[in-house]
Amino acid sequence: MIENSLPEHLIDNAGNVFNFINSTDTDTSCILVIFGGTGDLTHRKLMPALYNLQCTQKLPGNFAVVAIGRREKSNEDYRYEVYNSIKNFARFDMHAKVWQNLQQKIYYQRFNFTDDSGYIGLADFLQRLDERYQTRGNRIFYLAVAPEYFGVIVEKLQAHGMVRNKTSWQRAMIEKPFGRDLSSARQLNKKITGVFAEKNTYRIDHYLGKEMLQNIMVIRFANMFLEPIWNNQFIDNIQITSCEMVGVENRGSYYEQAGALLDMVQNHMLQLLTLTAMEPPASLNTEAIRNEKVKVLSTLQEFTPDLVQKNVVRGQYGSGTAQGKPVPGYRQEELVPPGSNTETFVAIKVNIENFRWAGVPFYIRTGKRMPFKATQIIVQFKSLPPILYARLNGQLHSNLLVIKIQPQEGVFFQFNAKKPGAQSQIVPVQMDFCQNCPDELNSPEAYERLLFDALRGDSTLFTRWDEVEHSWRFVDTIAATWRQYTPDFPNYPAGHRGPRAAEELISRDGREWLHIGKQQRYV
Ligand SMILES: NC(=O)C1=CN([C@@H]2O[C@H](COP(=O)(O)OP(=O)(O)OC[C@H]3O[C@@H](n4cnc5c(N)ncnc54)[C@H](OP(=O)(O)O)[C@@H]3O)[C@@H](O)[C@H]2O)C=CC1
Ligand SMILES: O=C1O[C@H](COP(=O)(O)O)[C@@H](O)[C@H](O)[C@H]1O
Repeated sequence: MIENSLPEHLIDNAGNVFNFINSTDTDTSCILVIFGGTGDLTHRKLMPALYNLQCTQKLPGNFAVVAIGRREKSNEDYRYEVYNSIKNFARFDMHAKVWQNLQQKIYYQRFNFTDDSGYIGLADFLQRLDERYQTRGNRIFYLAVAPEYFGVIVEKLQAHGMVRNKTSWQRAMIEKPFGRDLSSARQLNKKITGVFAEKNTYRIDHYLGKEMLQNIMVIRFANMFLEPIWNNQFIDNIQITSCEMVGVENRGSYYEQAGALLDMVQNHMLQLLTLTAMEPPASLNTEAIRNEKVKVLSTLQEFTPDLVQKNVVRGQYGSGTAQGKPVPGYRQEELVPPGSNTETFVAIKVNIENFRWAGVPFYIRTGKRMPFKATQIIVQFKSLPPILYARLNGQLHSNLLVIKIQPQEGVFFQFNAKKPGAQSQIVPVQMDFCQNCPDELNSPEAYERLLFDALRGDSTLFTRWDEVEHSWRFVDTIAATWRQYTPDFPNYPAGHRGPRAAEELISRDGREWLHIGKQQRYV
């Protein structure tokens, strides 16, 4: 937990927090209905996010939460569990008055998602809460459930008259994975958009809620020294890495259906890529931004089976170490079959076929049980002509611009300078901006921002259907090729940087994977 106390003087006796954030004039009054209210996501992410929003006065005054699960429990039991989750996972310390204010608006309902009588009871209960909290029929239905329930829940919400009420708004927030391939995603989308209009469908990619992802556009389009050189004339290659030290943990049964390709590449990695590569939108309007992102996805080089073999590497961790301790291989993890061929690592070289990026490879890599946790976008610039400092060529390092997404958030820039005191020695030096270093900004969590935006009706940080469709098209070709071959797994030990083939993928182009580590030099 990141601790951060709320100054006492900002809280009144009723537990309201002084409003130091600009409020919007949209009608945000509503009931948030969470399907999957007893699940891991709700406890670890959603409830702490609501508490953080309450602390920063971003929750509407007229507001209530109804959490739905299968387990029997009273409102009091449920509130107690939520209290513990907030204590463990919220970025603000637990403050009694703020909690008191929030907890009295949280309710628990028990029913099976497939059971019509549950929805009849829910519709009635929500109406009663509308009267108590003046929430005017507005709803956010958050589907924090396994994907097989997405369709049935939205259909039953419609059948029981809880959607498309003309005098109020209803929105659906839908967790990933959105389908398991293009065809199943299309079927799911048809079901959902048959009930919720596209503008009321909030498909979640939680990476879009991360502070530094929102910063990518600002860094690119608000800086004169960057935008003119953000293209193939000046950039040699771009590396997008998202590595984790953790293994699959207790999510083996889900992960077996996904693997790193569906779990990370289809969504988070491609979102990082589109924000890095997109053209400046005509305005900051939601659709203008989404249009530019879709253009990038539609210009991704189309993979053939041959190209997949050449430009895509998959890996699976075997036993090894994590933070100095021995850990099992993926095939020995809970709920993973011993002969599993599911990938826990993917590296891809991809080209974007447009005027800005022709000839600039984008190297993408993501994996579990890597030696470090880091999400970074590294832009490696081209070298200057070897004229003035030709003699010192070996000493000249590439200019690097690194957008550090997590765990450290910031921007790092590496350039060459004369070594102080030396006659003719050139050394790489760094400028490093960190926005979440200790005692500085306590950045909002991704889910906090996403819930806040859904309340305000702003869908910019959610994925539009055509983005999802293009992403599936891209990964489907890879998955189809992989199905034709049996991989030689495991091919990297836990705690290493992935399989040897990933090194070869980049080294055959005369490049190497870069990572900006704690010592602030690329390693
Ligand atoms: N956990 C995470 O960190 C992340 C999760 N996600 C996505 O979020 C979604 C939820 O994940 P997670 O919270 O981990 O899942 P869990 O398995 O922890 O929770 C599932 C929830 O659904 C409820 N549920 C399941 N079946 C039924 C049913 N038939 N009727 C009523 N309730 C039911 C469970 O209730 P009960 O327990 O009472 O039976 C529980 O509240 C998934 O789509 C996942 O992919 C996405 C990103 C991260
Ligand atoms: O969506 C997912 O993301 C997490 C990584 O998220 P982060 O915010 O910690 O970078 C990943 O562990 C998980 O497998 C995946 O489902």
